[in-house]
Formats: sequence, C-alpha cells, structure tokens
Amino acid sequence: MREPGAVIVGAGECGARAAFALREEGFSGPVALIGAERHLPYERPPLSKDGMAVADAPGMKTIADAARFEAAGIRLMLATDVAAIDRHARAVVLGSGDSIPYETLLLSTGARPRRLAFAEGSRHCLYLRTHDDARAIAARLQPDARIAVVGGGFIGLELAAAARGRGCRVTVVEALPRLLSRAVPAEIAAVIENAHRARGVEICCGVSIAGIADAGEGVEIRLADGASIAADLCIVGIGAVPNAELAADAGLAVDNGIAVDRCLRTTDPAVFAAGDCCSFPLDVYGGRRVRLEAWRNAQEQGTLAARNMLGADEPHSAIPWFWSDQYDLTLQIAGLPDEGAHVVRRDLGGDAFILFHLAADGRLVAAGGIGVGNAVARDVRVAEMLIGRRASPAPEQLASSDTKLKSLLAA
Ligand SMILES: Cc1cc2nc3c(=O)[nH]c(=O)nc-3n(C[C@H](O)[C@H](O)[C@H](O)COP(=O)(O)OP(=O)(O)OC[C@H]3O[C@@H](n4cnc5c(N)ncnc54)[C@H](O)[C@@H]3O)c2cc1C
Repeated sequence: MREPGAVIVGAGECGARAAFALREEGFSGPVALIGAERHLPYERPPLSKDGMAVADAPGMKTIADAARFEAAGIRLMLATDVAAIDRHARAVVLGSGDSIPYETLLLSTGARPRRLAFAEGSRHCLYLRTHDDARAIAARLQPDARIAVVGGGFIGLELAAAARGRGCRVTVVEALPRLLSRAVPAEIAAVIENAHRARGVEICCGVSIAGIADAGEGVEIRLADGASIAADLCIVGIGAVPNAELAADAGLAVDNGIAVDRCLRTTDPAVFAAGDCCSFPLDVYGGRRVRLEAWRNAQEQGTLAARNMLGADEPHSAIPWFWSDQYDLTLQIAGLPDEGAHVVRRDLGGDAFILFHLAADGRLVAAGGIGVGNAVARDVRVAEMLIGRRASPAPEQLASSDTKLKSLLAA
C-alpha cells in the first residue's frame, strides 16, 4: 500500500472489528490490518472455556474468513510484526524494515500475560493468551494429570474448570486472601470457590510462591508457607500487561495502557488506540480512567475508533461489561463494583442472585450476578441500562422479586 489510508496494528477482536467498521462507515481508501499472529483474527474467550472441553480442543472461532476480508478490501497482513511508529513520516515500520504509510492509525495491540519470574526457564509452566498457547495447554490436560494453576483470576479459574472437565487433578494457588479479588465482590467469588471445591479442585488462598523448579517430567512449586505442590503442568494466570511499548517508544502518553481521550484519540490526533491496550476516561464514573480486558469492550471500541478515525468525534459511552463461564455457572458484571458504597441483593430463583452496587448518593453504579440459567444475563442487562441512565432505584425495589426489574426503567 503506497497511498496512505487507515492502518490498524493488532489483528485481534478490536482491530478486526475496526477494519470492517471502516468499510461499513463508507471509507473507500486503503485499509491495512497488521497482526503478529499467523492466524486469521479469532475469538479468545473460547480458549479457556468450552473450546477446551473437547478432545481436539481448542477449535478456532475466527471473526471472519479470509474471503470476507478480501471482499471488504481489507489488506490483511498476518505474521507481521510492527516494530515502530514513525509519527513524523506518518508510517509504521515493520520488523522486516518495510514501511506502511498511514493517514490515520489505530493501535489495537491488546495485552500479554504477566510473567512470573519464578517460572522463567521452566518447560512445564505455560501461559494462555493465544490459540497456540491454548493448544499447547490442551495437549497436556490428560486424565489424571496434576495441574497447578497459579492465580485465582478468571483465566486461571476457567482453565481449572476445563481441566477438571478433562479429568485432571487441579490445585489453584492464589496469593491474595480470596479468589477474583480484583473485580468480583466476595459474595460472588465465594459461589465460584464452592463450585470448584465441590468438583474436587483444591484451592489455596493467601499463599504466595517461593520458587518453581522443573523436576523430571514435571514441576515442583514451593509455597511461602513451606508446603510444595508437585505438578505435571503449571499454568500461570496472574493478569495481563498492555502492549503499549510501541506507543511509548513513539512518544505517545501511556498511563496503565496507551492513554486515550473520550474519543479514543491518543496524544497524537492521527493515532487512536482501543481495546485491551488502552486506558480511557469513563464519563459515567466522573471521567475515571480505566483499562478493560473485556471482549465486548474490544468490539465496541473497535467500532467507535473506526468512526472517529473518519472524523465522527463520538465519545465512548458504553458501560463496562464482562462475563465468565465456569462449569454450569454464568457470571456477569456490568459497571464497576468498587464505585459502590453499599450493596443490595436480589434472589433470582434457584441459587442465582444479583448484587446491585449503589453509590453513596443512591445511584446504581454496578451489578453483578451469578447462577445457572439465563436470569442473570437478563437482569444484568436491565441493570446495565439503569447504570447508563444514572438511575437511583429504590433499594427495596431492587431487592424485591415482586418488583419486575424492567419496570424500574420506566421510572
Ligand atoms: C483465554 C481468554 C479468555 C477470555 N475470556 C473472556 C470472557 O469470558 N469474557 C470477556 O469479556 N473477555 C474475555 N477475554 C478478554 C477478551 O478476549 C479480550 O478483551 C479481547 O481479546 C481484547 O481484544 P484486543 O483486540 O484489544 O486484543 P487482542 O485480542 O489481544 O489482540 C491484539 C493483537 O495485536 C497483536 N499485536 C500486538 N502487538 C503487535 C505488533 N507490534 N505488531 C503486530 N501485531 C501486534 C497481538 O499479537 C494480538 O493478536 C478473554 C481473553 C483470553 C485471553
């Protein structure tokens, strides 16, 4: 591509959505979508869930096939690493040394697993981010294999459930006093912990790692309390780090990810960033800057970034939303629970329930639900709309199953 057009670095969820959105918005100039992975853009959520549960797992759920990219006139450059951004020349420089000029640039470089220093050099410690990572892990989830999961966050726990589904013996080690402490209220985390324990997963919270060493065909994990765990495979899931170095090296502001404004613009008006790699201000929480690692956010921001690359100037206004599936349980969270000052619980039938988080002034700021079946999804969806409207529903109405949640939208 010699004529400058729209260039997107990072061919994941966000970048692929952005490329198609440029066309849907009527952009007819050149579009290049450049990605370091060799695969067509694909969905990551199945990599730790159902995709893992079948024998030849995981299959790949691509976002679109090659023919669709071609039909949309999107130049897909896979297995291609962008090494630098030359903002002066308005071009990205590939690892090969070639340059691709841009008129507008989107960075959708995602995130990578945070590394555990103790695990460096081990042949039996693996991380999960990509399809190739998932295949390497799946190949080792054999019946009766001893699997240690370091980190009691979403990816570690989903993998623990998948490994149990394949008949492995699973131990989860979490340094903090409880599971999922970063994003999930304790009452919901307890349900998840019980589900794992009920299926035979051993869970050790409040214990940090003191050392990891390969031992024969497995690995020995030494804990700070003096105990040790012998495993055939250790899966490390201790969070993710935004891929922001490209932006930082080009002199763009970085603040827990590539810093963008409400319209996803970086400190260079020709360069946008979106998805897991960026931090952005959320109007609904008074402009609080957040970085989300969430599938729907990556899609929404990809689409919005495309519109703004074409001059729309629309602010990001979506409410954060996240889901996780473990065994037969679905967890969904809308909004930011830590913005709440008090919590109201509503039972949804069976063991399902939803927690509403209200700010000190009574405004609904988040809702998180857990359970089997679709009541959780239905009610979290309504809560999301209430949060978006900055509603202050009466706590007794939120709590009472006699009040239809939807009726609060009319108030
Ligand atoms: C195993 C797993 C399970 C998940 N489950 C859920 C879930 O249940 N619910 C949920 O809401 N979210 C989930 N997520 C999160 C969700 O998948 C991410 O939020 C989403 O993929 C982010 O999309 P993205 O395009 O911003 O980044 P990514 O999908 O990470 O894509 C970024 C791409 O950019 C490429 N790249 C980076 N740097 C360069 C460079 N210099 N040159 C070229 N290419 C580059 C990377 O190789 C990568 O392919 C899960 C994530 C994982 C890993």
